[in-house]
Amino acid sequence: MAAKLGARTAMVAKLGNDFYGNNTKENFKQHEVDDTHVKQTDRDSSGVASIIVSEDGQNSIVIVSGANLLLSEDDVHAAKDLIRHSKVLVCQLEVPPSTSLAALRLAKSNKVYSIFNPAPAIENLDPQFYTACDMLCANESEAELLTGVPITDEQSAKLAAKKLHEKGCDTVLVTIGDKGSVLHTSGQEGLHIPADSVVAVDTTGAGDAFIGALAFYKATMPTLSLVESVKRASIIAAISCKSRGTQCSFPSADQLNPALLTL
Ligand SMILES: OC[C@H]1O[C@H](O)[C@H](O)[C@@H]1O
Repeated sequence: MAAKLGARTAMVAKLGNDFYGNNTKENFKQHEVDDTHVKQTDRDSSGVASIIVSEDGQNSIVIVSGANLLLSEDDVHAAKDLIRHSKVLVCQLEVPPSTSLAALRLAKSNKVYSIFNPAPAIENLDPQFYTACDMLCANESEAELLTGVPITDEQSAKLAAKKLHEKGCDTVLVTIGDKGSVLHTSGQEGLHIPADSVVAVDTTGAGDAFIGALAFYKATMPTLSLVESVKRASIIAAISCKSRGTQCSFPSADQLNPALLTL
């Protein structure tokens, strides 16, 4: 998503030496994503995700991690110059948590802004994640698993965001689908930011579109307020729900209202 909006983007990842791995590398090249640190291995097959979309556009995903679980702290260290010189680092949990934590720590020690998406959510997340990242962005089910708060509406999202903030996270965003998101930072506690309502055809990857767009704004328009960045990222994520597919439903810069891409 960040690359489609025009940010200089790189991935650190592990793929199998197979059809999916080759296609994924090719996809990165087509989108001008630096794949220097995307390595292929013979030790496992590429990770795949089988996705089912219901008639109302909601999705269920079965992840087979494969080579993702071979991405190691050594791989993070091999990419340390890339991470040190980045403006924003995005991490999640489809690789070993210790690998993501190592990357977040590296970012923190080099004053690189980091966004942590605890997806898929795991119970007993290492509490160091909360202080290692600058922003934690979780959807309803992820925030619920991490806090024990069932999230059904804006109020419960505010409570979960507060609890995540109390765990040590500087900035927390809890997304609540078409109801928007809740932002909790020291200056803005429990601020509800509404989202555009669209007829969803396929919500798959909407969270990825949202986080990729946030990373784009932070990296390329650092003076844009966080609230405005969230509003714009919500619009972009909503657009991605209007067509089928995941990355192919993400709008590129030339498909967006130019006002979304100017200060
Ligand atoms: O592509 C949709 C989802 O499947 C993948 O496994 C990622 O989790 C992503 O959010």
